Amino acid sequence: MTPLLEAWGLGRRYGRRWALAECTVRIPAGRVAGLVGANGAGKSTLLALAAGMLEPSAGTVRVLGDRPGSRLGKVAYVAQDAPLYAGLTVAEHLRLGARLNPRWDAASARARIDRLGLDPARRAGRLSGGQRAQLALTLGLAKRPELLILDESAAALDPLARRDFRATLLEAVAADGLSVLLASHLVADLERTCDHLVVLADGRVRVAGDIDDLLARHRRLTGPRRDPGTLPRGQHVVAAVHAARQSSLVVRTDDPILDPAWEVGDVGLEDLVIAYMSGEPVLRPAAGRAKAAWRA
Ligand SMILES: Nc1ncnc2c1ncn2[C@@H]1O[C@H](COP(=O)(O)OP(=O)(O)OP(=O)(O)O)[C@@H](O)[C@H]1O
Repeated sequence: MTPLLEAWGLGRRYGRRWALAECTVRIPAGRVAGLVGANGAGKSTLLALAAGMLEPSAGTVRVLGDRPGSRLGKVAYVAQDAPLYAGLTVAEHLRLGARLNPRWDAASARARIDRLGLDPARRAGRLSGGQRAQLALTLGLAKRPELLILDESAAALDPLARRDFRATLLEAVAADGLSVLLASHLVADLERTCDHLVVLADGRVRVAGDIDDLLARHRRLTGPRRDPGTLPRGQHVVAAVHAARQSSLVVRTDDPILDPAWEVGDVGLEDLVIAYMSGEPVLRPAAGRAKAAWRA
């Protein structure tokens, strides 16, 4: 099956600074893929490249097997700032959507606007930030795309609205086989919504894969203080925190942990994300005793 997104050595530069570099990633179709990373990690840049809103400075990207931007009816992109026409009303946005999109689902768009209690006669410029996000998301879903690209679109929604939106999204995934690529800082939301994860740090992909598979391949090891360099081959240290007598490591491995000195625990999604986001070696002096964390 054609992947939702495939990139080879993809990069985007602003002046001399790379916002995204050497990005090689393959996300299978039918996934709800979450893109996570610190502010400035390159998430919006990758999404804008996938949507055809930016040209790469290096490498190649294919979306649903084609050049970004060449399958306009099949891909819907909701940018971070809920792109709407401030002077047009809610109803006018729906009419415009119907005129521009051959697969437009007018009935579900109207039903969603009713359910949200948005006044059809209200101009977009007079809606609250969350209401604007709701309208932009409704327009994106009503296009009935094959791929929906969302750039932190749910961030402005209140918790109830986020739950409602998640349910709508997952219904569309189940009913229409919609693929989704979304950026979010809300790990709890990602956990409930996504089945695939891409972690970016400093413009580079740190890890990518199906979430179940990633969680199955990572372990937290806690035990007497130890140099991560002494671990067996096949146990790749992602993050390490050392206290005076104790080490706590997140390791990636396909092998069982046989060393009885370690207490072995599962790694949750938040731990995994933080471990990969923590990036290059950091030395963190802590009160009273020396602590260090670094990535192998
Ligand atoms: N138009 C631009 N001109 C110059 N630099 C830019 C531009 N857009 C983004 N950048 C830089 O590229 C890097 C990646 O930005 P990007 O917006 O992709 O990050 P992000 O992960 O989406 O961040 P956030 O979580 O804050 O939205 C940042 O260092 C940012 O300052």
